[in-house]
Amino acid sequence: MVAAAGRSSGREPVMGIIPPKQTLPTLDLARLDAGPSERQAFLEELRETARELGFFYLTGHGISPSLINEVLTLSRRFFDLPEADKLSIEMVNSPHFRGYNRAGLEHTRGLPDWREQIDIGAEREALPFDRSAPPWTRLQGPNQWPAALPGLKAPLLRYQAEATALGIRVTRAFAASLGQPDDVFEPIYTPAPNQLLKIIRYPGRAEGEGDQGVGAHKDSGFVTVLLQDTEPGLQVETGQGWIDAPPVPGTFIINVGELLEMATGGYLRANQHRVVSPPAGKDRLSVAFFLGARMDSTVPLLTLPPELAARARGLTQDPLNPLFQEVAKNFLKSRLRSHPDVARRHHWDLLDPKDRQGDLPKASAY
Ligand SMILES: O=C(O)CCC(=O)C(=O)O
Ligand SMILES: [Fe+2]
Repeated sequence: MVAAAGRSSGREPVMGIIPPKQTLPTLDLARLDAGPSERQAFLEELRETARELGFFYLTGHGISPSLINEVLTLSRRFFDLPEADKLSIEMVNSPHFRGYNRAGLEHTRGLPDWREQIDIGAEREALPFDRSAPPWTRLQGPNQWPAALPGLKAPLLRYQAEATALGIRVTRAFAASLGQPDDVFEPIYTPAPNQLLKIIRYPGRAEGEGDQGVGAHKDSGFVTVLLQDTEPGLQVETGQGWIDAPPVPGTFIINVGELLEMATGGYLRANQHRVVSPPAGKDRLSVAFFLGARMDSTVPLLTLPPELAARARGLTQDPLNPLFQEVAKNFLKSRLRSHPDVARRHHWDLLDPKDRQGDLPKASAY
């Protein structure tokens, strides 16, 4: 099922069948406000693209090019800092799973992901630490910011706020496209959704190393808003194999997360994607924003209009990665699995007794 990096599945094209799409479609969000018939046409396109591929380029999103450039420039400056400055905000210091991780710490499908990254969540005060309170309360708290780059915080938080507003607009459009009130998900993202901004750098491939930037996975929340620098590497799975989704200036890539797939009984697709490491001598930057629901919420299961319900695929449960309707359970499961060092230092009481000592279990990114 999984083809070699950068190539299609190798299946021969069959006469009379639509040729495989070589790239993702582009949708223009400005059509949402361009009058009722344009809006309706946009919503149908959005729904069907998300059902088929779960991934698309978005234009007309309203986030200014100057903010986007500033975020990319600052991200680059962060990764260029001396290692000691980056390690001063290492994630293992943070019970809230915030901060920097070196390349090779996380694994997907048993292989190391070759990327370094900072995780930035909502900037809030920590709740009182209480091991008998619901475990999600430990996830709330401040981010870690590098003293060596004081100008990083304000623009990244501004970008996070704008990406959040964009993600909510897209989520409302999905609701409307499925015959629901626009605000059907509002109870689970107000007053404050779960926000995770990941600033990522994929180093170039080293001699004799694999090419897994990040292995094939699905994202978990409502939607992901992905900004790419200039270097390609992202690939998306289609019925015809993997296709490249290179950066297109002025656009974001939007993809559907497992929360929306679950809420729609599998009508919308949370699709597999992966990143292939850049060639030796190059590197790739991306800024991924994951919009999730409130930690203390439960994903509603929508009743779709009959003509849509008939086309919902239903949910397939992966026994290795079970999905829960309780948001906190999903999020905490993935955080503890991705960061066993953080889990062991701060949250040993949530771990299986066998994982509390001895060699650290391999961190899996997803
Ligand atoms: O870096 C990218 O382009 C995608 C990253 C990704 O899929 C993820 O972090 O979930
Ligand atoms: Fe992803």
